[in-house]
Amino acid sequence: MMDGEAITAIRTAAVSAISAKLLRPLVSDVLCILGSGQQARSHYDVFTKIFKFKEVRVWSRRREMCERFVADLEEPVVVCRSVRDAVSGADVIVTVTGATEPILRAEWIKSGAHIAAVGACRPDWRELDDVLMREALVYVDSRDGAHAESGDIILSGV
Ligand SMILES: NC(=O)C1=CN([C@@H]2O[C@H](COP(=O)(O)OP(=O)(O)OC[C@H]3O[C@@H](n4cnc5c(N)ncnc54)[C@H](O)[C@@H]3O)[C@@H](O)[C@H]2O)C=CC1
Ligand SMILES: O=C(O)C1=NCCCC1
Repeated sequence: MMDGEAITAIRTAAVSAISAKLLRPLVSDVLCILGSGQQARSHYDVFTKIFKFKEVRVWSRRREMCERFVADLEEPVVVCRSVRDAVSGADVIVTVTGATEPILRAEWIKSGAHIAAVGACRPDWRELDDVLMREALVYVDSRDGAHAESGDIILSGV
């Protein structure tokens, strides 16, 4: 038995980055990360290594955790007061929260934005609202897996 935290952090961010490589808008200037935990950091590391963003934003429910997240980084990252502020105009959005209810609403999102929806990995957890799930073009690695595990897919009925 081994502790898989480090591997999970890296490989989850790597899969999100592959999705962004293939599906992000041609012009992707603004990256937004929702959440400030372990996955937020691994996604920040991988995304800023692979892509060039003009602006990186982060939002987390507890502002002090956001400040701590940003303090560890060498490049400037904007700490946002609300999810709405954070995602407004963003081209690439990473959701890596432990939310169980939707925090991200379709009406706030720029048309064509790419969302790597990572956090809601249990059948009764949500990050994205129903409208967003219905309006989005949804890509998954496994249909069976998504329909068994992804609360955003199962509960939105897409
Ligand atoms: N799809 C996948 O393959 C994987 C999914 N995950 C999931 O991604 C999420 C993040 O994982 P880690 O960064 O390791 O966790 P973490 O515990 O290090 O960070 C969790 C973050 O979510 C925030 N958060 C917690 N509850 C929230 C709520 N109700 N509303 C908004 N924000 C909330 C926390 O403030 C923190 O910023 C977890 O839900 C985890 O289960 C983790 C690994 C792989
Ligand atoms: O696939 C994984 O690995 C994980 N998925 C959801 C929860 C944490 C680990």
